[in-house]
Amino acid sequence: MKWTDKAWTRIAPHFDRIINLPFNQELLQGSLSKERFKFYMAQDAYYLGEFGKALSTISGRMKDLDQVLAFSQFASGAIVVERALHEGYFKVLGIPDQIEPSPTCLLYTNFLLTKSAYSNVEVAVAAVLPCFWIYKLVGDHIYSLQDGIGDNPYKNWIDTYAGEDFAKSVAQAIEITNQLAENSSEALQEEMLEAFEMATKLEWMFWDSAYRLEKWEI
Ligand SMILES: Cc1ncc(CO)c(N)n1
Ligand SMILES: Cc1ncsc1CCO
Repeated sequence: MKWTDKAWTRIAPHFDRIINLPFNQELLQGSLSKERFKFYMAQDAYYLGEFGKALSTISGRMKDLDQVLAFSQFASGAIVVERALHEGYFKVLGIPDQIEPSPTCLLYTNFLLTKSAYSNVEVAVAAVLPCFWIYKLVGDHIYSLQDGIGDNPYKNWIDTYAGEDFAKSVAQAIEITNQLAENSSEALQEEMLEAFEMATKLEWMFWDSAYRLEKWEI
């Protein structure tokens, strides 16, 4: 059994909860409030910058040069998406340039940065995989349930993650993770599964915190 099959089995219940989150249900219907979408966009721009740095760190730790290249392309892809949010949604929604990360956003990005720098690189790759895979499936799910996608105000966002380019990156990230897992001990594979599950929970928390417009209580 491939590592990613085991990984999926482990997070399947979390994935159902992600799909059913009010944030994603309302995004799908186009009824999500502008205030919540704006909060999410600002936090996601911060997230993408830190995620890009984590991907760069992983790139430099890879042994195989094809994998160095793949992760460096993922890193630049994440920063390009961040820049596009800045040029597009930030202007339209009136988001300030400097973003203070919410508690959950800081928790998630610090988790990714810490794993990318201090864990075995196999574990680091497993920790960033949900960012690819979950977004792809959430994007596809939302896309597949839309008929009149033309009038959904969140169409651009949906298109980014349901598109061809993103699909290629996701397939590549899944393949690299399986290659690394095949050459890893059982114990290391288990550690990869734990990192993958934790990142999946943090994805759930990220959407949930945006819906709640999460604030610092102090
Ligand atoms: C929180 C989060 N996870 C994953 C992605 C996709 O990279 C994103 N844009 N935001
Ligand atoms: C995972 C991910 N999310 C936004 S860009 C990116 C890398 C794709 O190249």
